[in-house]
Amino acid sequence: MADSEPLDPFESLRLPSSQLAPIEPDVLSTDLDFDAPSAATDGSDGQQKILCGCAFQAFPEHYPKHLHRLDANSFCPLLEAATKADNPTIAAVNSPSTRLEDLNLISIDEIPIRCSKECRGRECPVYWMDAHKSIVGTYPISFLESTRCTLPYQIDDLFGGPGQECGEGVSEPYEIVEYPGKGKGLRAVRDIELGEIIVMERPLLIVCGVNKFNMSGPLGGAIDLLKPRAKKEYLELFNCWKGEKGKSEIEGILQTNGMRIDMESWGAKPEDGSFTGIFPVFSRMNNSCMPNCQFYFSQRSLSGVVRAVRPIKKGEELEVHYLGSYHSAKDRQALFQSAYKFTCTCPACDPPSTALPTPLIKDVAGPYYAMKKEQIAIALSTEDEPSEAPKRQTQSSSPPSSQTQTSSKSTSTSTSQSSSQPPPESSSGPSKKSLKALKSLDRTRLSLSTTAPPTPLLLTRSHALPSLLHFTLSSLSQTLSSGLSVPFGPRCYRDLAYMCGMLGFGEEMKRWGWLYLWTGIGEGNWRTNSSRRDGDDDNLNLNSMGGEERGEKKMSPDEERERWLGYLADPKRFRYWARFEMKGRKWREECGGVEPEFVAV
Ligand SMILES: C[S@@+](CC[C@H](N)C(=O)[O-])C[C@H]1O[C@@H](n2cnc3c(N)ncnc32)[C@H](O)[C@@H]1O
Repeated sequence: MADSEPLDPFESLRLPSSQLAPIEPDVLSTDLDFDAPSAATDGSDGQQKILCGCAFQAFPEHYPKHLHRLDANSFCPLLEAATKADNPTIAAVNSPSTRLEDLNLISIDEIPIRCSKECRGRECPVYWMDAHKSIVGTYPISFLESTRCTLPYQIDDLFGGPGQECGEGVSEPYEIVEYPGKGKGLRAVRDIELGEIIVMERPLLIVCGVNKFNMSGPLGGAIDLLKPRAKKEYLELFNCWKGEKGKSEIEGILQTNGMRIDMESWGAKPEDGSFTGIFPVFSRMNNSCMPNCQFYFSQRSLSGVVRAVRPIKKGEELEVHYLGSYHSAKDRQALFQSAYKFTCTCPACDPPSTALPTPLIKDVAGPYYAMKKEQIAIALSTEDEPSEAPKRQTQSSSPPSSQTQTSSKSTSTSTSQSSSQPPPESSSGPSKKSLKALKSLDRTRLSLSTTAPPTPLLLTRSHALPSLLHFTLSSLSQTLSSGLSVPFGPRCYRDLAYMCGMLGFGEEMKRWGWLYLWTGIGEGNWRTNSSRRDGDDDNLNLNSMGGEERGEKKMSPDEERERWLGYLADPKRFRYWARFEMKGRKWREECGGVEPEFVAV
């Protein structure tokens, strides 16, 4: 009704139609005819919101048309931001509702990027705009278009591995080639150092709620509106679901190549569900359960990053591990088949084994991961002594969190903590103390080192299950990269929690032969599945840790959770771990006298 129409607070920002630049036909879909708007009820006042459910790419000269087409009010903030910018290369937007107040924008952020490769030293503002918070029952999609170059971050950000020079003539250390039986993949074109960044790229598209893949409508709208190059790249990606009934090509591509990413530092809330990014180069990487690379998403630079987790020789295939947590070989094959339609033939899987580590794994992983002290990755402080013992939370409803130590020594002293320790102030992120400790870390000590510190922060047996090592490094890098500037992400917690959970079981530890020590940063930041946004309990799924194969009674998710929390709250178990952590002799005893190789992080 006319009198309830909201006033347009951005009237003055609108460009008169005479100033509108013509729309480039190949930049935008010809008629901006998004797939039929989906309708959703917001549930509060019974009023139906019309959600376009699609993304659009906004160039300043096109805004008015989009605004007009979608809802002028909704996009004026973007317009305002973009028109102020000198060169607004991008706008990412999704699912506008019809009213500004309903839209409930959660963020408009700008990342200045300086680079001499594509934008020749100018700063290209990147705007990220997200409207998912208020959207119920639909699938917001965001995408961003900017210079692809993330080189400045490679040098400056993250955890200081060897970076590339920013400038002309920087060549990628890989090429994309065809691998028989696997399709395309990445091959190293030169030797690559441990820790080196191999790929760092922004996603073509970020999709929220991708666990529900039935989204061809909004997805189609978004893809139509990608820049031609990005659209081509998307459509050329592999679709292992081709021909699958009820699954469109674009959905199949999303499902084949989507990588779950954390977006909370961009304002995402647990209730927003999961986010998935599609990365043009990373999408070409094949799986190995003994990967030589790891992927993680750097929220700070909004980029997917692939790093070498061991030195890689020219000509080797560059591979990552697709699965997000530990699974036995049998489970892995089942998951690869169901999610990606392939059978893994990596050295950890072929010949297939039902449990890990098999002698095969041990033999093969050993050489790969026998990272000698001199070769080892990242040296953090060895000098920091704990100022006080870490506190542990004993509430059964949530794990210990938010306390930081500064050396492994502090872990051992932590056992003296009373079990009636009050819970830390917040479970949603690192405590102030943690952050302070993090920030006080000397950045230079985060750089690669050729000398292992005497007190390692991470230990692993030489034949540690590669995928676990992979996740350990992944968590570490995520934590380091995000922890210095933005809150820790749930996936980081999850992986930490998962690994620490493993430590609760001595048998498991002996069996798997690895020990995870997370001092200085991660201690106390354990989470349970309460941090998961999609209700998927895989971080607590002890069944999938081989329990079933060993004939143990299958636990219900609740039982698993209880067991898990029991571990976290049980000082004896904690002590057991702490002893392990501190005493190499004990460690060797428990590991059957095998001298471990240490990864010191
Ligand atoms: C994200 S894509 C990887 C790139 C893909 N090979 C391509 O051609 O673009 C995932 C698909 O690659 C194939 N793939 C990945 N790892 C594989 C492996 N270890 N063995 C066989 N096929 C694999 C599967 O078909 C899977 O569905």
